[in-house]
Amino acid sequence: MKEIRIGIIGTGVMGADHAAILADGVANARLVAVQDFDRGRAENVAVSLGVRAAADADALISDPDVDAVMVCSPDGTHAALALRAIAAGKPVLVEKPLAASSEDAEAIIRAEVAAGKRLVQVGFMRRFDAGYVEMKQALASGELGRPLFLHCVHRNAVGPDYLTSELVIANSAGHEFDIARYLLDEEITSAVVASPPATRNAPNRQPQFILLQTASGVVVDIEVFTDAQYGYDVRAELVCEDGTVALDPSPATTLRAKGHDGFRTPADWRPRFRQAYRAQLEAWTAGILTQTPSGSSAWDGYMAMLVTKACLQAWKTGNRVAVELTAKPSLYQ
Ligand SMILES: NC(=O)C1=CN([C@@H]2O[C@H](COP(=O)(O)OP(=O)(O)OC[C@H]3O[C@@H](n4cnc5c(N)ncnc54)[C@H](O)[C@@H]3O)[C@@H](O)[C@H]2O)C=CC1
Ligand SMILES: O=C1[C@@H](O)[C@H](O)[C@@H](O)[C@H](O)[C@H]1O
Repeated sequence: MKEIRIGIIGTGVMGADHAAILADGVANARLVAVQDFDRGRAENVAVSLGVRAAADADALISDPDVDAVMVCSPDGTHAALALRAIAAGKPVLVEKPLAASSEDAEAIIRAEVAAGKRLVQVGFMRRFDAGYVEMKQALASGELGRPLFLHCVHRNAVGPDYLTSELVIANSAGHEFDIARYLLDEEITSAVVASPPATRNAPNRQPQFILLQTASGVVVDIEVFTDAQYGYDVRAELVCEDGTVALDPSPATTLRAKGHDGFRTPADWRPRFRQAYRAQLEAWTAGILTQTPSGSSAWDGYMAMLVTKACLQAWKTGNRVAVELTAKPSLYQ
């Protein structure tokens, strides 16, 4: 089977991790080029992995030996780069969030609809995490009955430097907005936000507590605390009429040493979701080869942006805010 030759734009924490997973071997895929605003950073990755360092993003996107593009640069650069990939007719996996504003996300939807082809996938990799997939299967089996609550916890040990109180919602909580839509298979229609004061460990950003409700009335509560200190801890429990199903991310072993009894918490998202990042890459490239898109579409990314917009308004006003939903184009049916 033909392999997909991949170029990565942005070789920081996430881009370098995707590059390492590709270099480690992903079916149907091969990393061939990288590019970064910090040329030296890109060249270090290029030399270590034996791939090309492109002069700029346009050179990478237009390279005839690059079949598909990954955008792993900061949120504010995603929309312009996605639009350039769409204009070049190249499949593009855009790291979350799809864009830095719902208006920019709308421009991507318009461009992809005009192209008449699904080219964009958004990097909400939790849809490929074995635990979340099992949660969705358990709900689909019918044995649990109707869903009532989805409880979510999303804790980082220490958040990335660029995170603000707003980005705790717009950048971090977006994972839960997308996974709630994936698990419940329906739209989120309203948001309320409550925030405790910022902690002494991260005085410039508040932990956020978000209460969403879906079209059928399911209540989704999300604690996002990006400076929890002890480790990276993501939890989810779906509570239904006849039972519950929850993530159990504990590793194969528990550790007992020096007064410690339990398992080591992961340092960050990379070890915790390593299987999901790999599965996302395998599904993305297989989908390109077979013309069957996988994962979060640009429409899913746009819906997450609309939930983000409502949450930010709820955070600023203290009010319950309706999500401004809009009709889904046939391209995404
Ligand atoms: N799916 C997931 O779990 C994760 C997703 N992300 C997403 O990945 C993106 C990058 O995040 P990090 O890797 O943590 O940031 P980072 O700051 O570590 O890396 C960003 C890189 O992009 C480069 N860059 C900046 N502007 C650029 C431009 N115009 N063109 C090319 N390169 C440019 C920077 O020099 C830097 O090397 C963000 O959008 C973030 O939301 C980040 C971490 C986890
Ligand atoms: O997407 C990610 C980061 O961008 C974000 O900043 C973290 O809070 C998330 O846990 C991680 O998965």
